[in-house]
Amino acid sequence: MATMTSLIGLINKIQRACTVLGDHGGEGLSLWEALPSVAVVGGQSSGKSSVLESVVGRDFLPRGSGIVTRRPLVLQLHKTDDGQQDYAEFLHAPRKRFTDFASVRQEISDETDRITGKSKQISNIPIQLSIYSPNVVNLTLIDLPGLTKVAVEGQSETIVQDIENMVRSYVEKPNCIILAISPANQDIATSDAIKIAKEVDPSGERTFGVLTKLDLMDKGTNAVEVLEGKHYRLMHPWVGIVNRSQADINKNVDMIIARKKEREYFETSPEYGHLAHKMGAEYLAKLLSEHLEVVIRQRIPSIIALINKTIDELNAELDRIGRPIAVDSGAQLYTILEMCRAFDKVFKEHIDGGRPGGDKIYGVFDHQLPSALKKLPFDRHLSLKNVQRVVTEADGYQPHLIAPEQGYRRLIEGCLSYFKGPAEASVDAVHLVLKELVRKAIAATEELKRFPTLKSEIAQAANDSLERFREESKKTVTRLVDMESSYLTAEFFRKIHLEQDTTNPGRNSSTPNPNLDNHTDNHLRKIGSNVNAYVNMICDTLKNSIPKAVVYCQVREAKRSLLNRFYVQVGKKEKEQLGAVLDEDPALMEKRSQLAKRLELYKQARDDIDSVAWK
Ligand SMILES: Nc1nc2c(ncn2[C@@H]2O[C@H](COP(=O)(O)OP(=O)(O)OP(=O)(O)O)[C@@H](O)[C@H]2O)c(=O)[nH]1
Repeated sequence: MATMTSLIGLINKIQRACTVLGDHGGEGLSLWEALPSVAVVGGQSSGKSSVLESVVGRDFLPRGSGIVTRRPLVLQLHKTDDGQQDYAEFLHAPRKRFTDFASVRQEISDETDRITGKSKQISNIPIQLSIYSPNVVNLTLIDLPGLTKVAVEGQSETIVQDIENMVRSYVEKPNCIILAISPANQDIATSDAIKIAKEVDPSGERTFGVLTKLDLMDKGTNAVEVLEGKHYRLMHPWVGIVNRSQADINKNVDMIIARKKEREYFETSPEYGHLAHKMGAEYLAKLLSEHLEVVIRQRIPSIIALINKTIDELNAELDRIGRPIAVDSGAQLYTILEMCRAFDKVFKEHIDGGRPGGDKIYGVFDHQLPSALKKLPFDRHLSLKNVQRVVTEADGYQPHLIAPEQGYRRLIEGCLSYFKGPAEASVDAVHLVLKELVRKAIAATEELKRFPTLKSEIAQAANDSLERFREESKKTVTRLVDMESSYLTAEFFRKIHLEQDTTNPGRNSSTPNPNLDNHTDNHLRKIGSNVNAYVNMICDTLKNSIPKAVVYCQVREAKRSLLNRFYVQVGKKEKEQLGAVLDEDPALMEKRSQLAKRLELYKQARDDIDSVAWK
């Protein structure tokens, strides 16, 4: 018996957890729907409230005309030791003990209005009430709005259908035990309760038939045949009940006295005497309690399976959105650095391969730079006319004697200055590639998704670094070009000179004829082609050294020290500033705390089941 007592207590606990979680069934995997429950259904004025009050032994339900019950009332009865005072508690007002049951009635009615408004609409959000008393058995009942045929004044036309839908949503669940209340002074064939029960439980295996108002039957008629299951057959026995009449209620007849009167009614009744031990509200309560125990015991394995499955899902979801971060500054700093590392890893994968994009840098060196170099306008610069102009200008009043030394220098310098364009363009092109890789890496770092502020700060820091690397790289490639102008390779020209002498053995180099030769086209062409050859040699050198400078200054640095300055800045931050950097998306935080709360309650439910079920 001890375990049986705690089994219903267990389900009560899980039911409360469900209400806290906002789980009233309906959507997805619902624990609420997996829990066995007893739903009380009946037409208006069938005696539903009276039966519930009689089972509890207390007046506590709102009365009145029209549709009084407009939200499901989950009534959890807890048996306490004899001599203890009765009291009630609502889940929506925890820690408030109601010992006056008139105020319980008021609270139910106020709480109903709180959700449905005074509009008299109905709502499927349950009110959860626990009653502790020595006069109850452990049992949970759900009181539902009475089935009705007509809407009363002030209520919308759809309410009749709405109520039926709500009642059906409860009783159609296979775990629902249906307590179908029908008045005896009405033809059982027209009972609203039996009608809906028949529809959802045709075999009658989870329906308990209750017949009220036996005392109000016409003289000379009785309900023995119904009670014996001859009119409508159910797997469980019918229970007859005699509640307080309206006159009794008006006279405030005590519930305990009413129970006694009910017992006497059956014991002394000529018709029902033989059924007396199986009649009355107290018997009904015991019967339901025992049956509920059996059903709960059967359901426990599937409830545990559902809880475990849900716990796994919640854990997976929490992992996906990230666990909460600690609040001390050490842990915050650690989290920030972890995020930076995660980003850096993705970024490096983009550069080194594994992730796309790094190959574009090679594209700059292999394609863009050579084709830009090829397009440089050396032809124009070394045209006959220009060579003549530069050389003449360099000579001044004194034409050169053997070779135009100054003219050569100026022509070469003029050509070399063209290299700055492609060199800087390579720097900019690689910069753009790196910037794009930062953008991609930021987006691809899962861990950063939850921290929008940190995300943008890392992106900013990375881009600032790239900007600095770009400046450094530009200075370096400009230097490479300037270095070429600052010192020419003398050997190259010596070689040319020698080659020319050997190819023209007829001409004696020791006896040049400058006056004749100096300004001939041939002479100028020669100068132009010599300069061109020299510049081509430099071009080959730069084609190789510019990529080296760019990789050294930009790519290598990006891999080595992209976030170095950021680390220093973060290291200097105070706790509040760190917190601000880790400020999460509020929607995400809310979601996490919801998930964590759910997880906690589900784990608690599992612990509770473990401690009860396998005793
Ligand atoms: N004499 C007698 N009157 C009863 C019995 N059961 C209910 N009544 C009376 O019938 C009326 C309706 O009973 P309730 O218990 O309020 O019925 P209900 O189904 O809860 O009604 P609604 O909440 O309005 O749908 C009340 O005046 C009760 O006193 C009974 O067994 N015998």
